[in-house]
Amino acid sequence: MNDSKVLKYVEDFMANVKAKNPNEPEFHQAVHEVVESLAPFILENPVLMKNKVLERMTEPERIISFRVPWVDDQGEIQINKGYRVQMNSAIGPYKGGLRFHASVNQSILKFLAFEQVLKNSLTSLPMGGGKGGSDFNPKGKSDNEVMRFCQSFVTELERHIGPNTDVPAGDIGVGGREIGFIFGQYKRLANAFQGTFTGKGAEWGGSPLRPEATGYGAVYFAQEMMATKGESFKGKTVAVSGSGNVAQYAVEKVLELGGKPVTLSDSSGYIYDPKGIDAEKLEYVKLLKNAIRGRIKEYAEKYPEAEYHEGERPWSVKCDIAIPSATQNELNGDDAHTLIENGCICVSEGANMPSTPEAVDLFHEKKILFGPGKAANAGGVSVSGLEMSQNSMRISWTPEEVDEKLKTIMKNIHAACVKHGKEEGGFVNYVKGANVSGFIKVANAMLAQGVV
Ligand SMILES: NC(=O)C1=CN([C@@H]2O[C@H](COP(=O)(O)OP(=O)(O)OC[C@H]3O[C@@H](n4cnc5c(N)ncnc54)[C@H](O)[C@@H]3O)[C@@H](O)[C@H]2O)C=CC1
Ligand SMILES: O=C(O)CCC(=O)C(=O)O
Repeated sequence: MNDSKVLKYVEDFMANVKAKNPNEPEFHQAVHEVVESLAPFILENPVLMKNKVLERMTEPERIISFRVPWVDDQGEIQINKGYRVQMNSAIGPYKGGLRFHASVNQSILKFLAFEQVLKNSLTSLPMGGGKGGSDFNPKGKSDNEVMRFCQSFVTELERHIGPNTDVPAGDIGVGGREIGFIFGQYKRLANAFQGTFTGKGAEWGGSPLRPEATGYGAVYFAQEMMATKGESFKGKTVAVSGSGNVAQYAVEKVLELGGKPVTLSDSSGYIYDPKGIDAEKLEYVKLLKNAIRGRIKEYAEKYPEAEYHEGERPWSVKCDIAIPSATQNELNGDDAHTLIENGCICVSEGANMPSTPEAVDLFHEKKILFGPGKAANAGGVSVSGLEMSQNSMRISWTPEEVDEKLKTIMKNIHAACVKHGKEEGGFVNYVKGANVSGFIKVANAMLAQGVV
């Protein structure tokens, strides 16, 4: 394919996306990466151009935005913004998490929803893509405040979702506690016990291993990538960022596979434990973050062998494998350079779009193993898909059954990335592989369903 033709296609496409969606840098970033990967494929398939498949895919089917009023513990009225971006339903009901974080805005939710469409397609399960959330900041709020906020949020959202319409789940700031409050209020409003949310508790319709699935999946994906080079986790030093749901279970699986996790972080800084974060220390992190809701620096107060670095990210620590699991754009070009200089051979994204475009370019240039979020972190939504199946069939699989299915899905996603991302000389561009493979299924469904 002629390079200048490809460049022109990408430039024109992005100019249009930017004009239609001004001031949405995260959305532009996510779309740009996909358009770059897909341009040669689309140019070779005029039917996709004629039917404006990618143009339609980058326009959400619907965005719901609403007021979320609630009363704090002092009796003050608080008002937040709530959103649900229903991006694409060509292959199934909208599916994707809810994010509660002060930084949430339409651009961030559109980037997440767009990524989710391709990710969900990669899982091979019948799920469309969506994402939602609020600029509500759960930090420092009491359980009662979080409950009142969740009840107000879902009171508005209820009319737009359903088990065959849109099935939300957790993301940053939305874990088991929040899904419990949301589901409880939803059940009252809908007057039905149904699988409209995933990430539910084990005793009330949740799937075994849903909490573990994203972190475990990111490690399984890294394991698959490393196996292509005859490598494994055994004896490898691993840098993990974040300390929430994804990070905790990534560390757990790394330990199980014989690796040595040495870092964790939150928005205030990171800890480096040169002796390694072992199973007992990980239990403390779970208590600290999921129950006490404290800061990661308390790890270094409890374990004096660890260092705490205020206001920094963990990428200057020497490691073999990196699993960024906090948030978008947390690993930039300089960080990528440092990681590679320090001998890092594999990056598996637990978070969504944690690496900036400069970082991704460098990983590709230096030909290290790089698994983009939409492939590497797809384990979470995959087990959500399995939760939907169990709810529909009114059955429960065992943790072993779910883990087997999760492993198979991650293996298949890896194989699909290799199939569509292998370049001359054998290097696998997993970004291209994930984008092309995820796109084909959604595009075919859209072509079959006409101009909708
Ligand atoms: N929970 C899930 O099943 C899935 C989550 N993801 C992605 O994984 C990432 C982490 O999500 P969760 O672990 O679920 O959330 P969480 O709320 O459990 O944890 C988020 C972690 O990221 C840290 N963090 C948030 N903002 C930060 C910032 N600006 N700088 C540094 N650290 C920051 C928090 O301190 C916390 O440790 C997000 O990108 C999310 O979209 C992706 C797939 C599924
Ligand atoms: O399990 C889900 O539906 C949400 C997962 C999610 O938000 C993600 O994959 O980023």
